[in-house]
Amino acid sequence: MPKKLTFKQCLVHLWGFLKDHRVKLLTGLFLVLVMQVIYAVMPSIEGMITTQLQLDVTQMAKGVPGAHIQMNVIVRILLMLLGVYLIKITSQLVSAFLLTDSIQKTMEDIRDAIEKKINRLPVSYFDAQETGDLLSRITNDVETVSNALQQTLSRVIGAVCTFVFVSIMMCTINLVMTLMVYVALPVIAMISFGFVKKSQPLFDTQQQSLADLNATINELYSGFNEIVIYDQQEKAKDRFQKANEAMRESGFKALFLSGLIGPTTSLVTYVTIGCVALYGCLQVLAGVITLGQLQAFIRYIWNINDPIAQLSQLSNQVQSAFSAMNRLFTFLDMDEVMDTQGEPFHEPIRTIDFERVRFGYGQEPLMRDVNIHVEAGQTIAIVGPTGAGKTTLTNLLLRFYEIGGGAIKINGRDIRTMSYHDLRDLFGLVLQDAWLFEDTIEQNLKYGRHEALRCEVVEGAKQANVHHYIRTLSNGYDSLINESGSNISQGEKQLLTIARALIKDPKILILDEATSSVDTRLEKRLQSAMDVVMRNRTSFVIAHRLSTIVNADLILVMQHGDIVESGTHEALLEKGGEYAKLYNAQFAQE
Ligand SMILES: Nc1ncnc2c1ncn2[C@@H]1O[C@H](COP(=O)(O)OP(=O)(O)OP(=O)(O)O)[C@@H](O)[C@H]1O
Repeated sequence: MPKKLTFKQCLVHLWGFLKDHRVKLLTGLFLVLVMQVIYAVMPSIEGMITTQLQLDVTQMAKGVPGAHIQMNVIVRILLMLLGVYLIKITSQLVSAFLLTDSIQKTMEDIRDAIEKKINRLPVSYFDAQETGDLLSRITNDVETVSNALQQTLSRVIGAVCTFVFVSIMMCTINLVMTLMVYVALPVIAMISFGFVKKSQPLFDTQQQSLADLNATINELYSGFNEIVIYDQQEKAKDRFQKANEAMRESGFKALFLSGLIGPTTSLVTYVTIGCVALYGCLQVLAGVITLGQLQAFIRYIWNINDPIAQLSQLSNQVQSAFSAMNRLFTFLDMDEVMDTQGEPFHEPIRTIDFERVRFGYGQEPLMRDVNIHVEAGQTIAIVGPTGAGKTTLTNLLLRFYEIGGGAIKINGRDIRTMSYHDLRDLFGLVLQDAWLFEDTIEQNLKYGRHEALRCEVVEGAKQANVHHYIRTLSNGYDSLINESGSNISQGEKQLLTIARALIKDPKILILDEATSSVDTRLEKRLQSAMDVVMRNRTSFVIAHRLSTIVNADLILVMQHGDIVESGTHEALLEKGGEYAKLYNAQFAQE
C-alpha cells in the first residue's frame, strides 16, 4: 500500500499540475485580494458622506455665514464610491474567469493523467480495487479538488484578507474600540467552530443514513419478488422505517445545531455593537472620531464576523479537499509497469513454450512447475475444475502478471523481451463475459483493427454467423449498443466478439467457451463460429464442451494450478486418469 502524502506534498503535486496555468491562477487570486481591499475601504468612504453632512449641518446650526450642504464634496465622494465599486465588480468578473479557466484546465490535465496512469498500472492493481472506487477517484475526487480550488481557495483567501484589512481599518479609526471587538471575536470563533465541530459528525451520519436508505430502497426493489415469495414484507418495512427514522433524527440534530450558529453569534455581535456604539458616541462627542467613522466602524464589526463564520465552515471543505487530493496524488504516484523496449516481433508463430513456469498471485504458490509445448496451428484445450488455474495460464501468456520462475517463450523468444504491444497484438480474445462498449456494432467489431474496411467487417460477421442478426436491426451495422450492452442477448454478444476476433485475425486465439446455457440453435451457431475462428490458428481454449476436447491437438488437465495430465483425447481416455473421470462424468450428464 503506498504511503499517504502530507499536506505539503499534496500542494507540491498540485503546484506541478498548475504549471501551465499558474499565471492565470495567481492573477485571479491577486484580484481577489484587490476585491477585499475595496471591501474594507468602502465603509470608510461611505462614512465620509455622513461626516461631511454632519459637519455642514453643525455649521449651519451654529449660523456660520455661508454654511451650506456642500453637494459638490458629497458628489465627489459618491463618484469615488462608484469608481471603487466598478473596480470591485471588474476584479470580481475577471478573477472568476481566470480562476475558472485555470482550474478547469488543471482538472482536465489531472483527469488525463489518471486515464494515462490506469493504462500503465499492473493488472494486479485492479484485482485489489473496487471498480466503484476507481470511478469515484476519477469523478468525485477530481470534482472535490476542483470545487475546493474554485470556491474554497478564493473564499479562504478572501476571508483571511478581509480579516486583516478590516482589522487595519478599525485600528486606524480607534484602538480602544478595536480592542473591544477583539475581546468578542474569540467568543464568536469558539461558538462558530464549536457548533460546526459538533454538527459535522451529525451531517456525516445523515449522509451515511441517506446511503443506508438508498441501499434499503434499492434492495427492496431489486429483491421485490424474493421479499414477496418469502413473505418478508414486514421485515423489509421495518428496515426501511429504521433507516428513515435514523435519517430524520440525524438530519434534525445536524440542522438544529448548525442553525444555532447564526442567532448565537449575532447575539454576541449585537452586545459588542451596543458597547462599541456607547463608547463610540462618547468619542464622537469628545471630538476624537467623527460620526462617519463610528458608522463605518459598526459596519466593520459585521464585516469582521463574516470571515470567522466562513473559515469555520470552510475548514471541513478544506479537509475533504485534502483527503481527495491525497487519494488522487497517492494513486498518481503508484509504481507503473515498465514496458520492454525489445526487438519488434513480426514473424509467424512456430512454437509456444511454458518452461518450468512458477507463479502465485500472493505469497502462496499456485503453479509450481508448468511445462507446455505448442506447435503452430494447434488447438490446446485446457480443462479442470473451477479454480484450477485455467484462466491464470492464459493471463500469464498475455503477461498480465509476471511469473515467479521459469520462462514463457514464443518461437523460442522469452515474452519478457517483447514490448507489451507486440506481445498482446498477437492475441485475440473471445471470453465468456463478452465485453462490448457503448458505440455502433461496426465500431465494436473493428475494436481490434480500426483500419478494417466495412466489407471486411461484414465478412467477419458472416463467418461468425451474426451478419443476419445485424441485418435485422433497424440501423444494421450502425445500430448502437447501449452502455450495459443490455439491448442484445448474451449469445449474440458472444457471436459479435467472435466476429471481432475474426476481423482482427490474430496469430493466437484465447477462447473461453461459454458455459451459460443457450438454446440448441444458438449453441450450433456459436459452435460453428468458434470452429471458423479457430481454423488454422494456434488456439488456447478453456474448454467446457466435449466436442472441442475431443478434437483438440493437446488437452491440458489442470488441478490446483499445475498440469496433472496432458495428451490427446484418446490417449488420456486410455490412461484412465483424471481426464477420463472428468470426461465420463460430463458424458454421463450430456
Ligand atoms: N487476481 C487474482 N488474485 C488472487 N487470486 C486469484 C486471482 N485470480 C484467480 N485467483 C485464484 O487463483 C486460482 C486459479 O484461478 P483461475 O481463475 O485461474 O481458475 P480457473 O480454472 O480459470 O477457474 P474457473 O473455471 O472458475 O474460471 C483460484 O484459486 C483463484 O481463486
